[in-house]
Amino acid sequence: MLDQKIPATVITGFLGSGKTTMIRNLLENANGKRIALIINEFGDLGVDGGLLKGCGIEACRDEDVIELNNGCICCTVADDFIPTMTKLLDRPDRPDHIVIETSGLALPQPLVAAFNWPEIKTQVTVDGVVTVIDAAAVSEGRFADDHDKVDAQRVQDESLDHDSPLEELFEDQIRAADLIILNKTDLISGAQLDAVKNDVQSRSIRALNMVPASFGKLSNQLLLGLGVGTEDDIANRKSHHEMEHEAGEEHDHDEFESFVVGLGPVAEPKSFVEKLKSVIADHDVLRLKGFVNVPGKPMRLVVQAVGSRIEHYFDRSWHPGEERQTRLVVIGLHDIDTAAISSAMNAAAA
Ligand SMILES: Nc1nc2c(ncn2[C@@H]2O[C@H](COP(=O)(O)OP(=O)(O)OP(=O)(O)O)[C@@H](O)[C@H]2O)c(=O)[nH]1
Repeated sequence: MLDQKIPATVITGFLGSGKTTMIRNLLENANGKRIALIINEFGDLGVDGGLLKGCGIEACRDEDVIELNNGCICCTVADDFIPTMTKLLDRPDRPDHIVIETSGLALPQPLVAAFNWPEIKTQVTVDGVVTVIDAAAVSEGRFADDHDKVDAQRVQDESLDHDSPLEELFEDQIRAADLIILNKTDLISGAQLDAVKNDVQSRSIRALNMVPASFGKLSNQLLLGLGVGTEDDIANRKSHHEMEHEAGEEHDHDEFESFVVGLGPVAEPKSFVEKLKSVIADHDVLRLKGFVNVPGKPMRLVVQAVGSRIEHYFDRSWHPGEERQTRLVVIGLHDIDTAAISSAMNAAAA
């Protein structure tokens, strides 16, 4: 007879909403529970894995952090996710819980559907889909269509899709959720939070289960104890794409572009970060993150930007033999000017 099914929590949420930060907190409070982590990022640079691996948290052994960087997990389910899961399940020391961080651009629905594949279904169940929302970004209207503009365009073009890719993805991630974390409440007022709650609820016909949080600080009992079995309820979580194409055509991420910029050493990190702010604003960069080599400093500098908000801090020493590189991943909409951004970033680093 098979052991009890291993619960798996799917953590989704738009770029920079705070998924990795929440997972770090969750691992710090694991209390002896063995948690395996599957991390998927959009873009070729494994920043989230790089931040969690070797983070010194006891519950986070390097072999339990698995990175899937061959594209967005929702598009590579069969080739990447299923083999990774079966390998994990074949290990003699199986984890107590599996946490899957999807890329900020993933549609969670195809991933949840993968839990109905026979080789997975008998061994694992989806404890729940947790969607992290950047409540400050929602409050600033960053996921709302500019309806006046869209209406004006619609007059010209009847076939225009009313939703922007950002808004559509945002809604798909909401519709897939068993629990919604309204994160970054430190940046907004109580009244703004109420408005965000109403906005989010208005995007789903199901009553949503929402909790506010700051830096994803919530109890593991809540996050890992939902007990939903979401794989049996996928019919109620359909994405825009599924509803539009019931036939189940492949979807893609053509609306978004990601590229890595390699730079030389950065002698003046403060001024570099200030200049990056202008690059982000001038070119509508959605997300920028990576590691920076500051000459003379034994530690590597992390740079994290979500829209116009940018953070930098030294996270750990460069390992002996590790190449001290400055590499940043940049993500924006498909028409983002990659050449202009690369050259502006080079100028900022000089
Ligand atoms: N002020 C504030 N900042 C936060 C909070 N949670 C996360 N951040 C910051 O937001 C940035 C993005 O956080 P991450 O945890 O990397 O977000 P993510 O969802 O994993 O990002 P992607 O994997 O790129 O989609 C970092 O600079 C975090 O320090 C929060 O509650 N409040």
